[in-house]
Amino acid sequence: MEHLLYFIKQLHGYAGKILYVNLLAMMLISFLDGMGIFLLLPLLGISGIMDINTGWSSHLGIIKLLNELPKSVSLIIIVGAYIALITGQSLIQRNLNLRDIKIHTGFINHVRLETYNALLHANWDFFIKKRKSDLINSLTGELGHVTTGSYVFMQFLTSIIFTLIQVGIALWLSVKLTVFVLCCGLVVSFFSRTFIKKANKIGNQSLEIGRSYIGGITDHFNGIKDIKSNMLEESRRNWMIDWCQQFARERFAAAKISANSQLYYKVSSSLIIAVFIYASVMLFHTQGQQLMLIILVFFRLWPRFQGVQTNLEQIATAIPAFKSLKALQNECRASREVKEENRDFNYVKPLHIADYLECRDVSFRYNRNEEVRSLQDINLRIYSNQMTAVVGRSGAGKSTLIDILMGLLQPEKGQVLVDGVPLTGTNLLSLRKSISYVPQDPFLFNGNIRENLLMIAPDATEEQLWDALEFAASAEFVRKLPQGLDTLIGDRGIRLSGGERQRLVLARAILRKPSILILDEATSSLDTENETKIQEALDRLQGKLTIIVIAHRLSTIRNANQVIVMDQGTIVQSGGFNKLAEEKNGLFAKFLGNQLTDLQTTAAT
Ligand SMILES: Nc1ncnc2c1ncn2[C@@H]1O[C@H](COP(=O)(O)OP(=O)(O)OP(=O)(O)O)[C@@H](O)[C@H]1O
Repeated sequence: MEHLLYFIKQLHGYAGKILYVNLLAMMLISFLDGMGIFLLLPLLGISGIMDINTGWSSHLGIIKLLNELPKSVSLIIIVGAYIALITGQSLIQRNLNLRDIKIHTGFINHVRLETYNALLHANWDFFIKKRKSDLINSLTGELGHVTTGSYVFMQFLTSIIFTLIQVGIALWLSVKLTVFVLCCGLVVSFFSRTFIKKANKIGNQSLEIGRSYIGGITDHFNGIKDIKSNMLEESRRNWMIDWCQQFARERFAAAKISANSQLYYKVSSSLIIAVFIYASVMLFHTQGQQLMLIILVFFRLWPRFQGVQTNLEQIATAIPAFKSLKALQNECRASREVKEENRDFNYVKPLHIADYLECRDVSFRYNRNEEVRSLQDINLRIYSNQMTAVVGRSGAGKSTLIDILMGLLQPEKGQVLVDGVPLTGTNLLSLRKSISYVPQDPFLFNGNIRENLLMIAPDATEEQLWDALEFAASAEFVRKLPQGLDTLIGDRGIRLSGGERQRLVLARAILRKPSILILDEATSSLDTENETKIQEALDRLQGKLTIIVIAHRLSTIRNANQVIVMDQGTIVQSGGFNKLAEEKNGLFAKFLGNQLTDLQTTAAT
């Protein structure tokens, strides 16, 4: 019941009034269906199979009227009424089916959009804590279960209405017999609750199995190169075999529940029908025609009873998926980046930094249960229209610092300020709008180069596109491609080299005309020639926009106005390149020394 109420609430919340209109139409169809059965009475009388002039049916006005008419006329009336009934019923049914599909697809799309929207507005912290494959599974597998569940729910409503109307007709025919059968039905339903509980449990298991499948498959394709080059095929095959066994067990358990419940229903219904017929004839002395009609009604009704039971089990299986999606939506909402609902990102104005972006006493750790902080008491200023470089060993906290500066992560302690004003929900998006960020592992959407560029600046002209490509030292290779800007670059731009991808993403970043450009080792895959070109381009931008660069190759930050050296989550040195180079005992001089030695070794070999 709890499962059912949950579905009713969700569907009602979405469909509202339309649901009642459909329910009314269902009642009409069921009523017309019942009328069809009554037509059998005069038909049986006319054909001489049954005497309808005596007994119960002879009191019905319509039967009396038909009896008084000549046989040929009453037959035409009956057949005509039959055609009218079936046509009317079919027309309403057709419209109902179409409306049901509208409600069903509308409802599913509503859930899909609600979930996707919630995900779009969740903060970065939410995503780093979630497994990507679980989110994919929610939007595919779990949504699929919900789709099936809501479809079954519509069927369930139809079955219930049909059953109620048929019960009403049966009550009219014989109150005693109908009450007797209903009581039997209630007893059968009471004992079948256990199947619904088991189906719900299976729904939870199937959710877990679905998650592990998508997780494993995602890992597989993300790591396909490692799998091939390290010959990990066997271990992956074993994983898949394990999964298949789990899946088979779960499917078998689900099929067993369904088979057991059908067996239970069929056996108990045959018992009830046998007792019912015996009681009708021997105890209640029911008249032949009335008995026949009741039997007809109940033979049509029982499969519906059974259908209702099957529907309930299917709904119970779908409920865990539904709850999981709702929980995900709630989690996203709790991690919402900007609290105002319905805030239109298109109207967010970029922020102008007059003087500086600042970190004041900022500390941060990814896991609040761990002692170690990824950032510890960070104090720094990034001056407007200057170039700031951040250097440090791997794991020193450079990327975390950038994420804090972009407002992707919130400091555990301390503040990020823009011109002295703390970064909050209101100015956070404005700051983000003024930033172009080029990550270590640049991402390109599946499409052509033009689409990838226009995504960020839909109104950019052809000339602006080429200017951006020139800036990022990629115009030359794009020109050489078979379809130039219209060349498809495939899934994640896989057909391009790492360096080409980096350059395209840099061009895209520039096209946005940012006031802050952040490069997180964005030139790490480039050869010296292309790196120099980008270096020169960045030099030309100096003084025109704020540039923040994370770099391992120190030659690329020679012209930086400020270098920040990080180690174990803290800033250990900061200042101009030459000043730091002169601090012989500093970490920066050590890095420089190492890179010089590396260069000399390479040159010597
Ligand atoms: N999502 C995360 N969850 C938990 N810890 C993390 C996460 N990301 C980074 N860390 C930890 O935070 C610390 C700083 O990581 P960060 O990525 O900022 O270093 P980095 O200097 O950018 O390193 P690299 O140069 O290798 O990219 C590291 O100890 C790292 O293990």
